[in-house]
Amino acid sequence: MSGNLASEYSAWKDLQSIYDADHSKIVLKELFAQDPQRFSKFSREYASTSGPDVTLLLDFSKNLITEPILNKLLALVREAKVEEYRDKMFAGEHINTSEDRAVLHVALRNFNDFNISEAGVDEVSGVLNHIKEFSDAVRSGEWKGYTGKTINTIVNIGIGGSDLGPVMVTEALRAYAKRDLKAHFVSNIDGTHIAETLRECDPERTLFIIASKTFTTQETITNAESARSWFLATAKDKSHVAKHFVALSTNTKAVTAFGISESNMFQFWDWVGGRYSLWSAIGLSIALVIGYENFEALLKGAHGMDKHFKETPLENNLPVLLAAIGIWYNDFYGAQTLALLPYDQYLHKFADYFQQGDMESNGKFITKNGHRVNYQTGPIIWGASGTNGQHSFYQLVHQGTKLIPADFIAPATTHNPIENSKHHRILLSNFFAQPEALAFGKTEEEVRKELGAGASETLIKSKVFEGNRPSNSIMFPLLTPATLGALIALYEHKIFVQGVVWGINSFDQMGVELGKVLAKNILAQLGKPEDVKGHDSSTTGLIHYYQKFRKE
Ligand SMILES: O=P(O)(O)OC[C@H]1O[C@H](O)[C@H](O)[C@@H](O)[C@@H]1O
Repeated sequence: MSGNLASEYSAWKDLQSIYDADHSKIVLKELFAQDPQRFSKFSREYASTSGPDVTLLLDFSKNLITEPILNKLLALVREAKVEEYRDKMFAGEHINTSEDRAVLHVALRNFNDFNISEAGVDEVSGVLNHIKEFSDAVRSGEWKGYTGKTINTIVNIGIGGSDLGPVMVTEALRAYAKRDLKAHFVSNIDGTHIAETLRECDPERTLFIIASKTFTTQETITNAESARSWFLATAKDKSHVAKHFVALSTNTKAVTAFGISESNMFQFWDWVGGRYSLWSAIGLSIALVIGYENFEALLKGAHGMDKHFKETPLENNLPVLLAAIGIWYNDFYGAQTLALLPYDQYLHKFADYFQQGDMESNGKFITKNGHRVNYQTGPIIWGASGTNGQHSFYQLVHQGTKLIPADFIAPATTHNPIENSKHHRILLSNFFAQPEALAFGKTEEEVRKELGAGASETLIKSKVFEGNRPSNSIMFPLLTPATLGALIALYEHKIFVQGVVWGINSFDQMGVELGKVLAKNILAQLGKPEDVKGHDSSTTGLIHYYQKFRKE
């Protein structure tokens, strides 16, 4: 069962032997030269079989793998019983064992296709209707503020999963946005975030969306209270709050205690993990910005990928392939990170989003059975949109001493084909060139030839690219809501597969707690130097330094 140490699987041991014996012989240049069919063997095209048309191409041919290695990686996935665990997830079994919860973000975008029985699942369509009615009313101007004016600004107040998903998606689908409805996202407890945002808001025309699964998160509640004080400073009467504040939460009691009525609350359920919640009521800001129909297309695009993940044999299953390749680098090559590199300005928050998605899910060293792992689990996720990254960190990716697997992501066409798509052609030429350069590099002989006779030996050496640096490339026709839904679900399921292989619980986040508890304790001691107790000398010294400047 999942929870076993991955290193005990026989496929794992075989992979270790293959790595030890062969990894120095795996040279992309040779693999491509030996096999003209390599691209067709190591790429897959996904086409949705339900909902809106979505197609995606995954090219994984520029990876340090051969057919026997891929087969062994898939054998590992099988041995770890990923298929069984996937089916348990879709059936609503409580696979989040530490919290005894089901993991059912797939139920949020199911539209009565799979049969899922778990308390709350039958309420999903009702909440979607609520989102539809409310977002339609705000967007059409039917919903009015307390002085009878329409809403022209929304401020989503939330953090972590109650922020990053809506931020990433509203940015990604900006081409579909209602331009006269401004959207702000406030997350940080730093008062600068809310203060700077409120400077751009008119209390008569602003809607605050308080997004918090638990409705106890210190940052969100503090920001929400400050927003309410700011609003009431103008509106005066508390009854006006109802026109300007709504809540997205699983915690009705805390929402009503805050002063938001149940009718202004959009419900979700404990089986929706924070970092998997953009499909739930947490997506209200998305529906407001791009319209409910587009929000629904996003959900349906994700559902298409869910179906693919659930029903496709492992060798053609995109999330499984991405996961298996990731494990090869993470656990055998010792790669520490995975770079997500979308060549699409609209996806500039994609890596930020999956920093939480992946690192909060798979950043665990204890298996579900309580054993300490003796191998690496989740990678460090980072990245930036192309081509900006090329002018900052790609130097290290190409010629540094670290192995950095990367996923390159790009749309074949753009929403902004200015200058006859000249920009897009240049963008894509970079998207094609970078993985090629990483994989095949430039040899000393090539440099020598290029520089001609008389070039210094040092210069020649510095211009050599070793190559053999792996990457995946993902392409799709255009970044539509449905395509984005499928792309996000692809990565969600990849994370799931890896978590099952590593035997960890991808759906709790115990590691976030310690810092929160310590901060609460310290907050109570900030007043006077003599109150600062129980810390190491560094922490005490830092707090004392602060207290010298403290004004209020
Ligand atoms: O939505 P909330 O309950 O306010 O939680 C916001 C965030 O809080 C914590 O940091 C959790 O680790 C995250 O998973 C969660 O997304």
